[in-house]
Amino acid sequence: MSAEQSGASLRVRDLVRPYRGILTVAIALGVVAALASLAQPMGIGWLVDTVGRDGGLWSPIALLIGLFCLDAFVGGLQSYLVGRTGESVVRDVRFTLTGRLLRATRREHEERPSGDLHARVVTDTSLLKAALTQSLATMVVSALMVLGGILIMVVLDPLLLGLTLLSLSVAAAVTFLLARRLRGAAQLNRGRVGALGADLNRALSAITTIKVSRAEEREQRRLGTRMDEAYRTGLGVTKLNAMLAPTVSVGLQISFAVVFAVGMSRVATGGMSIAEFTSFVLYLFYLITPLVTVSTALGQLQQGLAAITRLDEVLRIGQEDGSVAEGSVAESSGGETGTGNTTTGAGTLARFEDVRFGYGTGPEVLHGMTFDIPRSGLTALVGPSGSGKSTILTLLTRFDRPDSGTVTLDGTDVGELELPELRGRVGYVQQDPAILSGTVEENIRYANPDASRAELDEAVRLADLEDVIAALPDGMSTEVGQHGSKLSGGQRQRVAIARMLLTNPDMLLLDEATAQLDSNSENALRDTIHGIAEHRAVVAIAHRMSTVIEADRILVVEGGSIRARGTHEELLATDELYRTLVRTDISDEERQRADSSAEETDTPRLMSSKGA
Ligand SMILES: Nc1ncnc2c1ncn2[C@@H]1O[C@H](COP(=O)(O)OP(=O)(O)OP(=O)(O)O)[C@@H](O)[C@H]1O
Repeated sequence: MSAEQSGASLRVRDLVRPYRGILTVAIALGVVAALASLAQPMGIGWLVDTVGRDGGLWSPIALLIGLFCLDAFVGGLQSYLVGRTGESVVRDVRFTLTGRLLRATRREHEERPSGDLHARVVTDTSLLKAALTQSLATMVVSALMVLGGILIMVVLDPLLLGLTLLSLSVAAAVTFLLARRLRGAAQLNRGRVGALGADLNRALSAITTIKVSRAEEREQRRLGTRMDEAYRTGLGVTKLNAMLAPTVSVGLQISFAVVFAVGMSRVATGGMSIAEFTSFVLYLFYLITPLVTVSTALGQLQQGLAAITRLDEVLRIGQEDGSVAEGSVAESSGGETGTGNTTTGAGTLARFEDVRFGYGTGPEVLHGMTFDIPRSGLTALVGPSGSGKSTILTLLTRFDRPDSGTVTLDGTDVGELELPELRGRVGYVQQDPAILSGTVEENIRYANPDASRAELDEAVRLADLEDVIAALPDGMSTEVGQHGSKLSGGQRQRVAIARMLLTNPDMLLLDEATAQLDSNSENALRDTIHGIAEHRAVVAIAHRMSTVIEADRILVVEGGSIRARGTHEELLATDELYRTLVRTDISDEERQRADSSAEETDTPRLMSSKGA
């Protein structure tokens, strides 16, 4: 089972496994580069020796040039391969995390700020790349160079090496402590940067509200506070990072001083040749780069590990298919659902059977609801705000699962249907439908990109969009702007209806727009809904009387229960709440419109309803 399915942790070992081959080559090249580097002081020692003996200089010079070139070429190639692996790993991690996010339950998304998720997928993964690039191969190769250098130095002069290591050990201990603190600091900083991303997203997604509330100043200050937090914690990381390389440098400088003092005195007393001393000093010199690299890589590794902790949380996010993180919300819900197939009448498409449901650990919202939805016709859900109407749609689309009882489609528990099948059979149009930037056609085709031209035209016709599209500057190819801003509210909803119709669903769920539509748009939408309901089930949360009055059946929802059901006339005659809703839920404007047009249209006078 892959990490994606199991919700397991991101492990560096697993991440680099697909790139083992390329990494092995990179490390082998690194070893060659390290050997070429390690041979250079010997070559220089040879050169010094040859100069001392007045011998031919060409051989040591040619060897040295060869070693320099080999070192540079192989080192460059190795660095490219390692960087490439880092990029590949980051791409894989981003792809996996994006998949987890797209398949996460809607509840998980409700509970996590999208800006923070964005920061994790985009920027935390970059830290991971730096850690992998710097830490993995670079660290391995640098450590090899350090080890190789030390081995040669032990052969050259064990006493001098002992003194060198002693001077370096204090620096190494401090480096280790700094690196440990760096991880905590980096984790804190990543959290603050994520919070900044979340707040920025919050502001940008409510830009109109901010403007009409004259809150630009306030929001900027609020974001400024977040930026200060990110700045402060970032400084913490920077300080610790900045201390790593100098710590190693100081250790090296002290060891240089010690080696020079002790070495020169041994050369003076004849205990060591000048060539040996030169080689030893050069080896020490050559240790500088890898030691500094190891120390900075250690810092980057710690930051990468801090990022991995945050990426892990995304990886374990609860999934709609049930592969869930430990203790996540989705895991705790829906435990008692699914009792297999149940028998429903031939005319029944969907059925709620004694459904109880509450969001997460919150109070119960639906209290044992039972009702049927026939295969065709319009079922209108009406009821006071907060009574549970949208929650019914949430359970029909399986964004959530009942705590007990069953929701069935054609007799099968929706929890047992494959999600793509369920979402293909049940189309859902939100009250404020999401329109993606792109053209009208792209938006309509979004749920079924392979639909034929004829199917597309039919969906457009059914959604009563023909005139709207004809009036657009580029017809179907008109760009709708960010969030469909170039379309009106009613047009956006009809585009969303067409999008769902193109999937040819058995049932269309519609959270009717509450925005005021002009009477033409309202009539068009009403006709659209009724046209669609002739051949399939339509369940609409009805906000407009015109929809309610013409519904084939109306369910009156109150306090999480179905209080009454029937047609408009039946409910007017029998249900007090329905009468109240008819009286109060309709806007004054609509009532006036109904009053003034009652004699010219078939729509019943609302005042007379009031009196009923
Ligand atoms: N995602 C959620 N998490 C927690 N509680 C929720 C969530 N969505 C709705 N609720 C709660 O569930 C109850 C029913 O909400 P629901 O949205 O189903 O009502 P509604 O009848 O559709 O209301 P409205 O007509 O105002 O849209 C409310 O008390 C609401 O606060």
